[in-house]
Amino acid sequence: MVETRLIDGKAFAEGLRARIADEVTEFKARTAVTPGLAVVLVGEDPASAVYVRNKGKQTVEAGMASIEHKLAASASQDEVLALVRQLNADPAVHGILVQLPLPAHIDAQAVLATIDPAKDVDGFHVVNAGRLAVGLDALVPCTPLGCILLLKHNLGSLAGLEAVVVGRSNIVGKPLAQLLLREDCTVTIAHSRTRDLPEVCRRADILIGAVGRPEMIRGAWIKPGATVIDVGINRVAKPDGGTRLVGDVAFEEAQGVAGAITPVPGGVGPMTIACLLQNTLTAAKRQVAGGA
Ligand SMILES: Nc1nc(=O)c2c([nH]1)NC[C@@H]1CN(c3ccc(C(=O)N[C@@H](CCC(=O)O)C(=O)O)cc3)C=[N+]21
Repeated sequence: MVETRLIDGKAFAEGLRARIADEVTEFKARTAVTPGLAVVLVGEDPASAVYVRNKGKQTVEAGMASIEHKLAASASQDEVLALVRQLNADPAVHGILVQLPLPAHIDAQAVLATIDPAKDVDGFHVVNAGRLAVGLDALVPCTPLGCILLLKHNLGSLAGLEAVVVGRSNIVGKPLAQLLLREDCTVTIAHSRTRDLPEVCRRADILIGAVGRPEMIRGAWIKPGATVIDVGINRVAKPDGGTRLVGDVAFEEAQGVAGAITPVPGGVGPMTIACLLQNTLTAAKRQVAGGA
């Protein structure tokens, strides 16, 4: 049995946001420009609503401007594209985030492709994905960036470690694998078709759950002493009729096996928002003359 440490993402994110707020103060004094983050919400996805509420509040607390655009679920693709182009051209907007998922009648890739890569604070544009892949300066997706900050804070150097990422999405699994590679990890991306997933996971010094399936990764799949980062945020029914949030990792089973683990909530989620603020400041620095 090992003593499993809790990786407190909520506390780490609070500290990060305080450092960003200080930098924003300094940036505004130097440039007379307030970094602005525009969020586009189409329709009313419940998970996105939670996120937008927290994000707007934290953007303002960090001293930046939050610009929210809410479109009806019935909005056409042309309307969404026209709004993105308007935001691209607006000098008060340094970061643009279009909440995903979009309604099914809208081509999400076409919308992402229309965002100016310099304002793409989600890092979802193919130009930013490509720049990350070839090792150029890029705006990096917020959740993967948050995971790396937590890992480096807890482990120091990641060089030479075996990292297994369970999940191959464009927004988490693939960019996180790129970032782990950049830290000199040996990286495996596992997914629903991986043969003997438990055995692959047991190789991991760093195990990342990013599949979006509640508590799929079991305690017996974890190498003793491994560092476990749980990206999943799944709302599940409780026996008493309410709901609760659980991750992709069976948290109780991981106790006494993992060396350290992020909780859900209070782990990766708060880091995602802090990194969004970080990316917005980075984008503003690059766009404003004398900002860097
Ligand atoms: N273009 C785009 N970019 C995104 O980054 C994006 C998106 N679309 N669509 C929706 C998802 C979801 N997401 C969350 C971020 C933080 C928490 C978060 O801070 N969660 C808290 C708990 C929240 C609660 O209590 O419900 C935590 O984990 O501690 C949750 C969810 C970002 N998303």
